[in-house]
Amino acid sequence: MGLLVEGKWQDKWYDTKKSDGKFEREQAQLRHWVTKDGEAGLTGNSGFKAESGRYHLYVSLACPWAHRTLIFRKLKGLEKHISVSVVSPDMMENGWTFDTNNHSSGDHLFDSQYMYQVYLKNNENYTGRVTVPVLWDKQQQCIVNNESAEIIRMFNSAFNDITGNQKDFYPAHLREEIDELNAFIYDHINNGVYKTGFATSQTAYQDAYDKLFDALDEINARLAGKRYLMGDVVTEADWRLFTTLIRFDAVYVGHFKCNKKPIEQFSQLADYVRDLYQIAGVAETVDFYHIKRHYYFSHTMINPTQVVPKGPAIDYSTPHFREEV
Ligand SMILES: N[C@@H](CCC(=O)N[C@@H](CS)C(=O)NCC(=O)O)C(=O)O
Repeated sequence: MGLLVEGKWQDKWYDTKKSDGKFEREQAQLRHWVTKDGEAGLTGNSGFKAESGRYHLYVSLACPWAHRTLIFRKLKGLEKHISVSVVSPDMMENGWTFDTNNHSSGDHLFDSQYMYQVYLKNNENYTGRVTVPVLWDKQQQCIVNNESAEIIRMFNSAFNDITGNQKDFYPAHLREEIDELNAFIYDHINNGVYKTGFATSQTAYQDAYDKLFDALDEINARLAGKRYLMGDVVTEADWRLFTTLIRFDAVYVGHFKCNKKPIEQFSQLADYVRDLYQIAGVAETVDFYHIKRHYYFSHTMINPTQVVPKGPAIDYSTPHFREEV
């Protein structure tokens, strides 16, 4: 685990000393947008037109942020159009690797050994963390974007003319409400589990833990009256929440000490996570081997024995009864 500093790899864990034991996530830096016509998006340069076969996605199957992009690739019919490489679940001294003997697909574009080498192909002097997901442009030979929240927005609409898939997970009339809910869920739940698990002081841990469980209670109450977060239709907000919920009982309860109670004990969330899991195509994007192995094996400062727990034995394909909500 580490980062690039002016193009050189350094093996370093997150620095929480300067923030009283609090984990603070670095902003993603590479922020161009693929658009229908190649016009510039909200940030970055123009020149990234939606085209079949032009873009490549680098993901970890363990990572909740990368998982969002895989769900959108699947549900928006993009599998034929956007290729994928999967890193190994073990993220050790060299960061993410493409070790094909250890559950990686290999780097299908460059046959690189390490993910940081892909960042260096984009910029040989790069400084920053080497994260997934990454969307790569095979034509201009550069990284388009390394922020999952933006990659899913591109997948939601930029390729519609190519795929003919008009599903809209970010409908115009709900955008304001979705953005507001995303910010709350990101801060307290998606990133909240990391703030809880990576805290290195008791106060920072407890503060993140309380905010996390207050937020889960609030979302659980909201779902008592609505099938999905925005009502009858599944939106981006649901997928962003889902990738954290599906990892929660397997990893965050134990490894990140988010142990007030598991998702299985929330009156609405237990069924809600099944409802989303059972949408066609979604289960195929969930890989509990990668998920458990990554966290328990890679974070040796939290789990020095690297023993990966066997359980929990949860079946997400059991009936959910959410139709009646
Ligand atoms: N803002 C990014 C965050 C991505 C992220 O932090 N990914 C993690 C994996 S779960 C990672 O690659 N971490 C490596 C590191 O921080 O060094 C996004 O949502 O795309």
